[in-house]
Amino acid sequence: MLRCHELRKLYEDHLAVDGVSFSLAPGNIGGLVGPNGAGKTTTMRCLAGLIPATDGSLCVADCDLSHGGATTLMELKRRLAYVPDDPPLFDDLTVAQHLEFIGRIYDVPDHRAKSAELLDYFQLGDKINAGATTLSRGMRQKLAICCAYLYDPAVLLLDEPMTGLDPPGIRRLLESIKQRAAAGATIIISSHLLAMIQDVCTHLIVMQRGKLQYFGDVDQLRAEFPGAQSLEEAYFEATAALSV
Ligand SMILES: Nc1ncnc2c1ncn2[C@@H]1O[C@H](COP(=O)(O)OP(=O)(O)OP(=O)(O)O)[C@@H](O)[C@H]1O
Repeated sequence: MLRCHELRKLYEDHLAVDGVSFSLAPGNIGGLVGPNGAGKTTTMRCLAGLIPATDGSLCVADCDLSHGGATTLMELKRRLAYVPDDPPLFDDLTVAQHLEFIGRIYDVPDHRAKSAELLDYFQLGDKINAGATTLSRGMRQKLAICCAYLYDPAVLLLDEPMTGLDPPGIRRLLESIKQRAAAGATIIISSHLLAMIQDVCTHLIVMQRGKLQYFGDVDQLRAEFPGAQSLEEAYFEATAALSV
């Protein structure tokens, strides 16, 4: 379960997120969309416990971030994976060493076999001994996703996860997201590629200038905008109708 209630985030005097509330249950996949600078990454970083909220309450994977201290954040780290849009990898480690490291720190049973499966699924098997700095942009993204999947987090926050992926990579990623949600994970995908995520999202979270413009499940959105032929069209209608 993920609950974001009246989240506000101020960067000095700039209000990046202004009273955003939504909640997602296990199995839900929320598409977090909105124009550049809408506050999507800031929201994700607050949910991941990477930056403190200025106000509001956040409960992520049963961790209450409003009241918890370092122990809560440690627990959250075990249960959540946040994959930023430019994944930070360790320059000195190979692909295999990244997965070995994650497998060990998260104490993943049988992590080598699981890593091999993930690398095979994302067609990275032939890069197992390649150093991180020698990977292409899309390969770096795939490795970051493999690292996130390795410990089966209850909550996955994926910021622009399709960046750099080739079409088969995108298809596999979306398929894997659906499978993880079906197994009980709660997932947020932040993306500008609405047409690509529309078939996997169960909910849509639309932000604009720091505010929540729309939150609801995809069926509700389609019902509210019956003329829209796609989720993308419904999004444009929703933001046009709701923007000031
Ligand atoms: N560390 C920071 N310090 C000051 N302002 C920031 C910081 N990070 C983000 N902002 C500002 O907060 C606002 C929201 O930024 P954020 O990165 O959350 O938007 P976004 O919706 O993810 O945008 P994009 O789609 O371009 O990635 C923007 O106006 C941005 O300039």
